[in-house]
Amino acid sequence: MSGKNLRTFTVEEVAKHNKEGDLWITIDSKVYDLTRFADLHPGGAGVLFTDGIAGQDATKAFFGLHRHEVLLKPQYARLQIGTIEGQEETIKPQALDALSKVPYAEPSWLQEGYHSPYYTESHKEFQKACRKFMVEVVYPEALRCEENGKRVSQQVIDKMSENNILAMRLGRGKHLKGRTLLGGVVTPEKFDHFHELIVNTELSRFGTRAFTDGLQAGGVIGLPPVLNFGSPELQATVVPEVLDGKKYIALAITEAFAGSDVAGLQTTAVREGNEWVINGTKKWITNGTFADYFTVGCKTETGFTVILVPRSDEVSTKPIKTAYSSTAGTAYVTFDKVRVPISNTLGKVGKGMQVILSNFNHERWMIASTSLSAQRTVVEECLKWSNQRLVFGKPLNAQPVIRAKLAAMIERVETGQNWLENITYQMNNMSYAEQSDKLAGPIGLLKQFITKTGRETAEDSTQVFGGRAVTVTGMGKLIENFHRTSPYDSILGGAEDVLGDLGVRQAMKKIPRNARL
Ligand code: HEM
Repeated sequence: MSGKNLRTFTVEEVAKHNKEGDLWITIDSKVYDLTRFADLHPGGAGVLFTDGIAGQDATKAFFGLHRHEVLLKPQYARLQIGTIEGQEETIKPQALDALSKVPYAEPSWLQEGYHSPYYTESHKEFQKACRKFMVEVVYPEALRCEENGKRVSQQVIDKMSENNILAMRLGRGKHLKGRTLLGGVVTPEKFDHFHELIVNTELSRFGTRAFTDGLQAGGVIGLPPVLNFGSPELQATVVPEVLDGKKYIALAITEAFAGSDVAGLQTTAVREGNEWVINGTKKWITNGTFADYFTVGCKTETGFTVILVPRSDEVSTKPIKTAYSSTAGTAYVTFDKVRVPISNTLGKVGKGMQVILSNFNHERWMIASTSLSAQRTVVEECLKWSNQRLVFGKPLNAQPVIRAKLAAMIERVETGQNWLENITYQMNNMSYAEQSDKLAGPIGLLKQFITKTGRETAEDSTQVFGGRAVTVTGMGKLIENFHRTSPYDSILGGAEDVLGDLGVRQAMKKIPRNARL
């Protein structure tokens, strides 16, 4: 409460202001004058005049109904007129960039006194810088865009590009060369998949699922085929444009006709001289409404081919209204006799399946990491809520049924985390080709596990929060967002069941032919 002289009052003095036209209450030693606010109170005026509230210490009642952030908003913070003599504030708002002290709110390597074989001091320093950046630059934008449905502003993209956030989300490699990563906190040579995991984790903690996709997810999945399979000339123009946030790219594989069944796609590319002529439609294309380039899966004479298509008059994009915010830029894309040079082919003609399949591993690992981070936020929300919410005169977590749900949620997120870190460690120690061979199955299974458990946690947390979990604002807003959007993770990048099946089929292929019981 800056800029205002706060007075001190005794409990008895505050108690006298307990009626219409003269209403004070105390919350955690702070005295608020609600006289004029009462009629504007979103929860109604009546509740403020009840016994135990008007003129009284309403701390318990308040935190059973509101998030702490309500008191921090300037329009409400200015209702404070003083403090109670001899009392001190005990419920301190946590700095947004600080590590949470709530058990399981952070992965164990970030919790005091815990150890990890994977993370070094470099990762710790990187995590700190990354959280600060995300909280200061990305979080306010996330809240805005998730609500108004607009694409991420160029201003935020510019700041992200300055720090090479998108470049880091593509993993280690030549594209990082000469780039300053997050103000230089790690060098491109030292950057590894655990740093990348940290970036993914930090940008998906805010309960703003669509925004996570709007934040250049198209680049994370659409640019690697250019980087790994594009001609040197194509790479020289497209890669810097996208990494520097000047242009946007989207991966355009899925169609209304086929999704996980990549072989069933119907978009065609026919060769005419030195050009491809492309016809077809693509559906659910993330960032498609504002993409400048599309990495397109096409049927060609000799099989499946991936081609980079720049936006032109022959490419049209229409927003698709999905269950999450339009900030993700989900589009229906039509290619109508689009002509692009043959040199825009990514990989070999007819060998597109290899391009797409190797790209899928990284995409699925990325979704597993962002999805798990969102799941962990939900665990923290449930632990806090069940501790501060009073039911039948006791905290909600006094109910064994609630504790059983919390146990299940914690077990799921910790299992996912441990498996994810193991796979990340394998990625760190394998070449791209080895990863394609050895990790396609495990990553498929991991993603299936994390998204399936994510939806179980979405259900459990909805029961813990009750009506608030189906309310877009207020106490349960993060639960509502997770419950509504967790199916995305189980669909995007390959449907859950298909991925489970892929994992098992890969394992079946590798069973030694002479293995017998
Ligand atoms: C400084 C004091 C207070 C402020 C600034 C305040 C502000 C708000 C706001 C902004 C909301 C909308 C929901 C949200 O954003 O969370 C709300 C809802 C509500 N408030 Fe307050 N409030 C205050 C004190 C109280 C107290 C002492 C009670 C005690 C009974 C109360 C009861 C409610 C109820 C019942 C709701 C509706 C909650 C729901 O629908 O889940 N408020 N209040």
